[in-house]
Amino acid sequence: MTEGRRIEVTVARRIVVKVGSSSLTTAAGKIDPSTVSRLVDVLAAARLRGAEVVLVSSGAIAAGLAPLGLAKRPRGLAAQQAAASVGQGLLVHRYTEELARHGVVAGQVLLTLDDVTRRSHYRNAYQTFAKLLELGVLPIVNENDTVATNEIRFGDNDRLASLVAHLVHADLLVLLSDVDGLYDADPREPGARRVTDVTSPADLEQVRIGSTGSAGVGTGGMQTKVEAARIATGAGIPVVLAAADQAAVALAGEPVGTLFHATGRRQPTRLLWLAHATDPQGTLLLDPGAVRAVVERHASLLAAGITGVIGAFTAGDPVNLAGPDGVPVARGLVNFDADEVPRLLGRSSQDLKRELGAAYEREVVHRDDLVLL
Ligand SMILES: Nc1ncnc2c1ncn2[C@@H]1O[C@H](COP(=O)(O)OP(=O)(O)O)[C@@H](O)[C@H]1O
Ligand SMILES: N[C@@H](CCC(=O)OP(=O)(O)O)C(=O)O
Repeated sequence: MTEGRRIEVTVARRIVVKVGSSSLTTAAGKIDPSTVSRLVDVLAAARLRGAEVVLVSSGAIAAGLAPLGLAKRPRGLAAQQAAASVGQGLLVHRYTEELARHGVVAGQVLLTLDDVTRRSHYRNAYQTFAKLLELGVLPIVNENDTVATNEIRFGDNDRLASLVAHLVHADLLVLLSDVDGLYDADPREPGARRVTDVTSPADLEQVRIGSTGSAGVGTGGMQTKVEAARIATGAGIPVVLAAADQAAVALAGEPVGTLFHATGRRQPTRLLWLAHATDPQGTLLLDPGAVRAVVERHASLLAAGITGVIGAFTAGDPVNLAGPDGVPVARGLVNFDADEVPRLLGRSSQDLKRELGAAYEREVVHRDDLVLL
């Protein structure tokens, strides 16, 4: 009976499902209650089979448009934040009511970039999810749009979903969209064919990605789904991309949509984010010995190996580490402000301690906060 089904899906015990704004919205630009209802039925069925489910739902901005009398997604950040503020409550209310029909309690989790990059926040977020799942709650996640600024926005919920999948140690990520999988060209082009399986980055070389198809409500488009799939599969989590109206069959393991097979192994979530999604605030130039230490021995970066500094970062910011040719080899969270670095250049930790005090003995980038590019 399970013949032909995807084993990655049927064995998954912890599943993150992401649904995009375009799938939740009617042609008139309102959240479609019947879509929410059908989706919740599918999630409840997965739970009945014994899976734990986390939902990442877009749609806060879309849900806020009609109450504010807006016809389409506003351009400005403040207006988007206002729409999200109005819409997020309505959206979660819809889910809460629908889940209650199945006797399931909903919990809202709003995340910002800091929640997965700063060590203390990350642990905090992990513990919250673990407790919610232990209590049998179905967490509904979105970006905290109302306080997010351009710098700290995840930018798209596809990537947020891939990081959440990693954070909660999910076995599977399901991306639900308005298109029934990845196509080898924009699906609106005649002759475009669905890609059923992606087993390595090479399978994506022939794929052409067009603009977003949804009428101004979604942000990500197919590009961010492919990127999210790359992040998740690279960290050992398979990804199914399918249409929202195929959610039931996709979650039953039927071979619909596109399956991105896992390619890599788990890494700490913060580092995953650091490599794939942060904007570096500056660059530290390394001498050849420091490049070898960081790249080959995965050592911390000490001041002695730094020859130059570019940018205006503050301690805790992400920065690139580049070789003498200026090509970035790694990215890390820096322990000093940019204006402190010049006087540290080329100096040994012992010298720095003697001349400037014990606080300056620390690594410029600690190996635990460093990821190779
Ligand atoms: N190669 C491709 N394969 C599939 N979809 C594509 C491709 N190129 C562009 N698209 C478009 O991307 C859209 C999905 O993005 P979007 O509407 O932003 O989704 P969501 O709101 O679910 O995040 C599809 O409707 C489709 O028209
Ligand atoms: N956080 C935003 C959604 C951003 C987003 O990524 O949207 P989408 O491309 O539809 O998944 C919202 O809830 O409106």
